[in-house]
Amino acid sequence: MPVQTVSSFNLPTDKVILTHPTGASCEIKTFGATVTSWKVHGQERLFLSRLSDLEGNKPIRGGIPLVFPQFGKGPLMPGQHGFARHSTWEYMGVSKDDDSEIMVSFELRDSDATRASGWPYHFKLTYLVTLTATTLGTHLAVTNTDKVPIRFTALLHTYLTTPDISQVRIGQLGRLNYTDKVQNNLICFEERDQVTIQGETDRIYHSTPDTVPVEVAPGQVVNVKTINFRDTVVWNPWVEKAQAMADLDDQEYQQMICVESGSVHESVTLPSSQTWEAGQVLSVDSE
Ligand SMILES: O=P(O)(O)OC[C@H]1O[C@@H](O)[C@H](O)[C@@H](O)[C@@H]1O
Repeated sequence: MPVQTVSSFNLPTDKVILTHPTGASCEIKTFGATVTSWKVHGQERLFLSRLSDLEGNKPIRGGIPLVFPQFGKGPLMPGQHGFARHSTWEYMGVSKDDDSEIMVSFELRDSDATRASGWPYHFKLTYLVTLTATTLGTHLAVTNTDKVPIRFTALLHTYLTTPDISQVRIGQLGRLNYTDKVQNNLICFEERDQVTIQGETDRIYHSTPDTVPVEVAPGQVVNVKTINFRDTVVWNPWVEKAQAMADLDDQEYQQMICVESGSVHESVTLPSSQTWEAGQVLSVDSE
């Protein structure tokens, strides 16, 4: 039984659990279609704060929240990171299930609540989550069901877990421009071949390569391969921001690094009746 659905008191499907014949697994909450766990070789690869609200009252602090239709604050709608991460998605069932991979899909359509959010358009989002022995794929399709073009930014806010933030090394971002949100959106140039984290970090690297390797501990790499997303956000709140966040324990910034595939530096404009697709595949080495 590789796909298990779990209900809660108010949701027929609260959570979907995929288990691969090799033992790899992942869990997805219908709240935000948020992947909250990905285990390979018996090891958890995603960070989930122990203080995260998992009852659907606020976005989940960890895993892979899905940001749509606005990354950050404005200008496309009010609030931070859009409504997709705190909307309850419909579980559409198993799309594929064989010895090599299991795929499930989720859907979110516009509703009174999304149209009242300040982004008034008609749309359909389809999110595919695919598990193999050593990979986790998350693929988003945005369909414009409105009569007018829609404009959005979108991002997979992936929290990877690390035993120690000082050991994290992120490759393939050298010699790229980035927007530094810590320096009032100053455009900077990355000189380093390997990005390490020594303080609050909140950067949008522009036009990043297809695969960004993240060494989360010596010799332990998670590759973030993107499909059609243009940018990569690197975020760690560090000491003071972590202390100010109610759903992150004061010391937990040391156990997480966000490497987020998205199209955020420039928005996407999608004509009526068209579909835009993008995704990522996280992978670890086979043992
Ligand atoms: O606290 P939130 O809304 O989940 O956002 C967390 C962070 O998400 C990152 O993607 C942003 O670049 C940061 O600016 C932001 O602080």
